[in-house]
Amino acid sequence: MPEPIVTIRDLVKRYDDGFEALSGVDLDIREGEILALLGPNGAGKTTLISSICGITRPTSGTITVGGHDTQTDWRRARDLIGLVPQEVKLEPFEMVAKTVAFSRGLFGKPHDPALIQRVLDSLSLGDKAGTPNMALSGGMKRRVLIAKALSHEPRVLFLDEPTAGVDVELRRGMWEVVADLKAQGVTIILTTHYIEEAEAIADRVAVIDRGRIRLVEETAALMARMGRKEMTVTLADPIKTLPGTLAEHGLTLSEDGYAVTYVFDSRAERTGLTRLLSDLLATGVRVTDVTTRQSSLEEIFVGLTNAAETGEAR
Ligand SMILES: Nc1ncnc2c1ncn2[C@@H]1O[C@H](COP(=O)(O)OP(=O)(O)OP(=O)(O)O)[C@@H](O)[C@H]1O
Repeated sequence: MPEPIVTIRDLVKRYDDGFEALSGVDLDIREGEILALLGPNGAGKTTLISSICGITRPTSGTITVGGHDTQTDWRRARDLIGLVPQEVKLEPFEMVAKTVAFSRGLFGKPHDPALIQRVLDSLSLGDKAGTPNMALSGGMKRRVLIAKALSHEPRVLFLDEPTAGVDVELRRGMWEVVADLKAQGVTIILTTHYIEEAEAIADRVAVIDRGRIRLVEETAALMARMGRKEMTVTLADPIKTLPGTLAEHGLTLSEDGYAVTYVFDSRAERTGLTRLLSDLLATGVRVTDVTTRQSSLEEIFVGLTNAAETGEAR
C-alpha cells in the first residue's frame, strides 16, 4: 500500500471556550482517491478540514500532507492543498482568468497564463477567461472557485459541501467535474450532507459524528451491505429452538420465539429463499406474516450516529 497523501493521528481540537470539536481523529487519505466526509451539522467536518489546511491550530495530534507536518512545515504542506469554500465570493467586475491568476499569486507561484487557461479548460470554463465573474451562472461560479483552488497546482483538493443548495442538474454536473479531477490525479476530499452524493462519486466514505470518525469504508463495500436484505417470518405459535433442518440456513430466532429472521443478499443469483421457505413449511410451523426490509447507507449512517449517542459506537 503506497504512503497516504494525508495522515491524521490522534487529532484533538478544543476551542477556546473549552468545547471539544475533534476528539482523537485518526484518518489516512489515499493518494488519488475521492473520500466523502459525511456527518450531521456540527459533527466537526469544517474543523477537521480547517486543521488539515492550517487554518485552525490543533490542540494536540499530528497531521502530515505529502509527508510535511502541517504545524512544523506549514508552508510546504499548505502548498499541496487546494481548498474550495462553500460560499461563493467573487469580485463581480473582475475577469475569470484574472480571478484565478490572483489566487495562484497568493501562493507565490510564478505568473503562468497557459496553466490558468488549462485549468479553466479542464473545468469547461475555457471560453470564459475574459468574462466578468458577475456574468456567470451559479454553476460556473462554483467552478471558478474550484479553478482558484487548483491554480497553484495542489495535489489534494478539499471541497466543502460542493453541491449544498444546488439543483439536481448542477449537482450531477459537479459530480462530473470531480470525476474529471480524479482522472487527472488529484486527491479529493469532499464534505457532504447528501448520502446519495457520497454513493455516487466517492471511493471511500468516512462518517464523522461528534468529533469522532465512526466509520471509514470503501463505498462499494457499503453498497454491498445495502444489497443485504432481511426477511422476518412471524409464527402463529412460538418455538423454543430452530428445528434441525432450519439450523443450516443461519437463521436467528427472536427471544419470544415468534419470529425467525434470515439475512440474504438480494442481488445474489441464489438468495436461498426458496429452499428456506420450503424447509420452513415442511417443519409444520404456521406462518402469520412475512416481511422483508433492506438496509441502506442512510440506515447505516443513522445507526452509527445513534449508537454514538448511547455510547456504543464502534
Ligand atoms: N470557533 C469556535 N469556537 C467554539 N466552538 C466552535 C467553533 N467553531 C466550531 N465550533 C463548534 O464545533 C463543532 C463542530 O463544528 P464544525 O463547523 O466543525 O462542524 P461541521 O461538521 O462542519 O458542521 P456543518 O455541517 O454544520 O458545517 C460545533 O459544535 C461548533 O459549534
